[in-house]
Formats: sequence, C-alpha cells, structure tokens
Amino acid sequence: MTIAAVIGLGTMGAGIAAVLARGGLTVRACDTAPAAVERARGELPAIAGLLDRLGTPARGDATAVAFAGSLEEAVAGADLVLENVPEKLELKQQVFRQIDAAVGTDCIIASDTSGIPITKLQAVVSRPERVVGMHWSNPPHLIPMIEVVAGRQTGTATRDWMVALIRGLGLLPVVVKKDVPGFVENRVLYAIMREALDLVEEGVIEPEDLDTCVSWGIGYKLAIVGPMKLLDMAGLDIYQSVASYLNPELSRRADVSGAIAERIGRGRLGLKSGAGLFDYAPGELQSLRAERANRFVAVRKALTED
Ligand SMILES: NC(=O)c1ccc[n+]([C@@H]2O[C@H](COP(=O)([O-])OP(=O)(O)OC[C@H]3O[C@@H](n4cnc5c(N)ncnc54)[C@H](O)[C@@H]3O)[C@@H](O)[C@H]2O)c1
Ligand SMILES: Cc1ncc(C=O)c(C(=O)O)c1O
Repeated sequence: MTIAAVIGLGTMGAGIAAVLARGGLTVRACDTAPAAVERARGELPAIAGLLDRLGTPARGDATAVAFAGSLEEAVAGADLVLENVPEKLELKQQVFRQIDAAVGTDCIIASDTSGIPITKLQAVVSRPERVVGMHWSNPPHLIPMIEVVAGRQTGTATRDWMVALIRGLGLLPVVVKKDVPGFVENRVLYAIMREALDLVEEGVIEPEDLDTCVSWGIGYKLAIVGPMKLLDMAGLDIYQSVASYLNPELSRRADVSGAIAERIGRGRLGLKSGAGLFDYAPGELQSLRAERANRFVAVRKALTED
C-alpha cells in the first residue's frame, strides 16, 4: 500500500487528499493551522460524494484521510510527500528541508507549487533526484489534469513514477518538458488573467461581461478543441492576419494589477475571505461552491462520455 502525506490543507488540500485516498493510497495530512485541519475534515464527505458521481476508479475511501499532529508524524514511512503550503519560495524550502530530514531515502517529495521552478525546491534536499512537481488544478478533485514537472536534477524514474501514479488514479498527467516558471497551465492562464484584468481596468468591459465573454466564447470552445487544434480549425492564415496587428497590442505588463494589490490590502482575498473582486452574501458561498461542483461534474461527464 502506497503511503502519501499531504502537507498543507488549504484551498487545495482536502481535494488532493481525498483523490489520493480514493485511489487506494494510505493518506495522512497535516497543517499548522488547526482550523484548516477541521475545515478539511469537514469537506471530505462532500468531496467523496462528487467523486462517486464522477465515477472515478474507487480503490479506497475518499474520506479515509488521517490528520497528523505534526509534519514528522504525517511523513513517517511515506512513499510520497506532497508539499502544499503557500506559494512562497522560502517557506516551501523550509518545509522541504523539514520533509527531507524526516523521510526515508526512497520517498518521493513532490510540490503542488503553481509555478516555482522545481529546481529551486530540490536544491535544498539531500536527494534532489527524488523531487518532482505535481501541479494540481483547482478544484483538485474535479480537474483531472495534473502537470508533472521535472527539475534539473529530477530522476527519470521519479518522473515516470509520478506519471504512472496519476494515470493509476484515473487522471491525466501532462509532462512539462522544461522547468520554466509557471510551467504551462499557469503561463497560459496568467496571460489570460493579465489581459482580462487590463481590459476591465481600462474600462473596455465590465467584470461580469468579461467572464461571460471568456467562459462562453473561449472556455467552452477550448474544453472541446485545444488551442493548437483551434489554430487548424480557424485557419492558420486567419491567425497570421489577426496576430500581425493584435500581438503588438496585447498587455505586456510585468507588474501585478493594482486592483489586485488594493483588494488584498483590504483583506479581500476572494472566496477564502468572503469577498474579493466580487462580494458574496454570507450564505452564498456554500451554494455557489455546490452549483459550480455540479456543473464541473456535468461538463466532465459530457466531455468524457463516448
Ligand atoms: N489555490 C489554487 O487555485 C491553487 C491551484 C493549484 C496549486 N496551488 C498551489 O498549491 C499550494 C497551496 O495552495 P492553496 O491555495 O491550497 O494555499 P492556502 O494558502 O489556501 O493553504 C495553504 C495551507 O498551508 C498551511 N501551512 C502553512 N505553512 C505550513 C507548514 N509549515 N506546514 C503545514 N501547513 C502549512 C496553511 O495553514 C494553509 O492552510 C501553493 O503552492 C499554490 O500556489 C494553488
Ligand atoms: C488564479 C490561479 N492561480 C493558480 C492556479 C493553479 O496553480 C489556479 C487554478 O488552479 O485554477 C488559479 O485559478
């Protein structure tokens, strides 16, 4: 039985732990914030219900996650440790050192980092060849694609082990061939987010209308036809004509939108704080999450049915 430990139970933690547990792994998890542990514990039954509805391979119970009192307790005897703490390099490196000191020589240490180069994380451990990126997408129990990223010193066997694990979970591993910041998913997503925020800040479009435009004009299409295939569908000549005048116009800002920093400064972090770019009524968050989860399940089943 493969033993997995998940370090960090925030937005991503419960869903990842549940998917690993349903895949038949023995899962332990920990978080330095007791409230995060209790929130994750409370989320597991609903997540398990969604995985049942998706019909993913069930080799275990998605709610069978053991919550450890410390990182050392969580990682003891683990075959895989997934670091899942906030996106801060120094913190991740500190946690990586702590993991490295507590695991066996065969343990694979993975990170769910959104895009910090894996090479920077493996630089602080004694067996860098056992370090690999395992980048899930939010919500992790509903999005089947996981990026597998090898750092400069990652062993091929480690990368291949991770690909096989993800396939065994019934999910879609995508091997990112170069350890670039943001990997692939977030480089594309953040180009979209940068342009979207610029268009709203420049008064070109209202936020709600931007979401409608991108979700139904682009997201819906890309769910069925990926960008590379879409070029053939649209016509490479059309792309060349449009890109020739449009590429010079696209946002190239290297800083982060001031609108984002301003809201963070007011404690408006998004769903995690009850308000962000949008306001949410107190009871709305739960129904919003449930509605979105239902739509994720319906679309994923529609896209994967033969
Ligand atoms: N939120 C997303 O959409 C998303 C998607 C994919 C990947 N990621 C990445 O996954 C990682 C986690 O993201 P998140 O959104 O879950 O973050 P989060 O801030 O919601 O949760 C992080 C959790 O880590 C805990 N933590 C902090 N220090 C710790 C330590 N030393 N030991 C154990 N727990 C500790 C915090 O208490 C918190 O509960 C980040 O690297 C992030 O970039 C996030
Ligand atoms: C805004 C944003 N940033 C990072 C990630 C993943 O690393 C996501 C996501 O998974 O959806 C995201 O939405």
